[in-house]
Amino acid sequence: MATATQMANKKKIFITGANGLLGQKLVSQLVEKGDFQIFASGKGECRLPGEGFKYVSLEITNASEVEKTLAEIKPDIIIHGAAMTHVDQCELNQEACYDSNVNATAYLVKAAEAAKAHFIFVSTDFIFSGEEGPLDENAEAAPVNYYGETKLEAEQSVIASKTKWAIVRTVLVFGIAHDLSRSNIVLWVKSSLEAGKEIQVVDDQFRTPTLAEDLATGCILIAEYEAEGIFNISGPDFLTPYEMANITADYFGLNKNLIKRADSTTFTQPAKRPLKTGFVIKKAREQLGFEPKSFRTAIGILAKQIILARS
Ligand SMILES: NC(=O)C1=CN([C@@H]2O[C@H](COP(=O)(O)OP(=O)(O)OC[C@H]3O[C@@H](n4cnc5c(N)ncnc54)[C@H](OP(=O)(O)O)[C@@H]3O)[C@@H](O)[C@H]2O)C=CC1
Ligand SMILES: Cc1cn([C@H]2C[C@H](O)[C@@H](COP(=O)(O)OP(=O)(O)O[C@H]3O[C@@H](C)C(=O)[C@@H](O)[C@H]3O)O2)c(=O)[nH]c1=O
Repeated sequence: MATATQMANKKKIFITGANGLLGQKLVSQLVEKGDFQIFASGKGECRLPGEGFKYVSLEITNASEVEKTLAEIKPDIIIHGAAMTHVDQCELNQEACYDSNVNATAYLVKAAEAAKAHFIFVSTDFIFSGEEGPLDENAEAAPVNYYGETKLEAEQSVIASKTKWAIVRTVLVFGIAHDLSRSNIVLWVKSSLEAGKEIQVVDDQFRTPTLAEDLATGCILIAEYEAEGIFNISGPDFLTPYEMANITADYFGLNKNLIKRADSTTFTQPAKRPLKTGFVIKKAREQLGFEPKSFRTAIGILAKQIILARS
């Protein structure tokens, strides 16, 4: 255990969205590493297991609360992952989405400038049109849903900031964590098939699905390297949800006959999804040594965590 003096000499890292899927993985990896004083912030009560961090309840849409909290802590690094991430809810409740995804990011950027903090913003493939993929960091953004519009506008406020910044773009994050506000594709496929439920899964959308642990590792590499600019941090495999569902069913020995092939004309959601995204991760591999797990290996990691969580 670090002494008070040792702890006081460590850089302070402030995580938003700490109760969420990425947030929980970030905090657990940072605690494991022991290199930072960790401030984990979330909406309301702490839902994070374990210790080794200070939890800060913070409603990031409250400008004065953000300013006051960050002025007190004066972090050296902020990893901003908090967002309204339910894409269909964002389409249907655009005011709340704008507040959480755009206004809150602007408040945090301002606080980062005051603290002279390295601001690391987590963004998405949904800023792109889906006309083509996989995409590198220079691709032109053209969102096709409101969530994507808000994340692009948030990126622009980060890029215009006067503090050191990095943008981490990722894709279709999956994993298991405590008390999550939403599910993700692997858990949804697994639980549907285990319940004997037939599912319609699209085969004309393309993604590079990302294990939440790998996304957290990528964000931490950027913090450690004090890297600046835009980085694609995603899984290495370019797959359709239909392929992901079949790989998941194969791994867990579930009934693949329940997986019915669909496409975006037959399977529609309130918010349009970009058809072809997915990321080229060459820059992160070369500059950060980022090396994500294959989708199959990632599912194996998830399976072990599920067994551990049950024991
Ligand atoms: N999941 C994915 O497939 C992808 C995610 N991303 C991006 O990665 C980041 C992390 O995503 P992920 O971990 O999956 O998302 P989660 O929804 O699991 O976590 C987001 C967290 O942000 C918190 N939050 C939302 N609004 C506020 C607010 N107003 N004040 C305080 N906290 C708030 C949520 O709180 P609560 O839990 O209480 O609701 C939640 O814990 C997001 O920025 C997302 O846009 C990018 C590409 C893909
Ligand atoms: C629920 C469902 C999804 N799908 C497909 C559509 C989509 O391509 C994929 C995932 O669908 P979901 O609606 O669960 O996830 P979705 O909202 O598309 O996930 C997005 O989340 C936000 C936060 C992001 O930033 C994006 O990168 C992306 O990961 O699975 C089906 O084919 N059938 C279904 O019944």
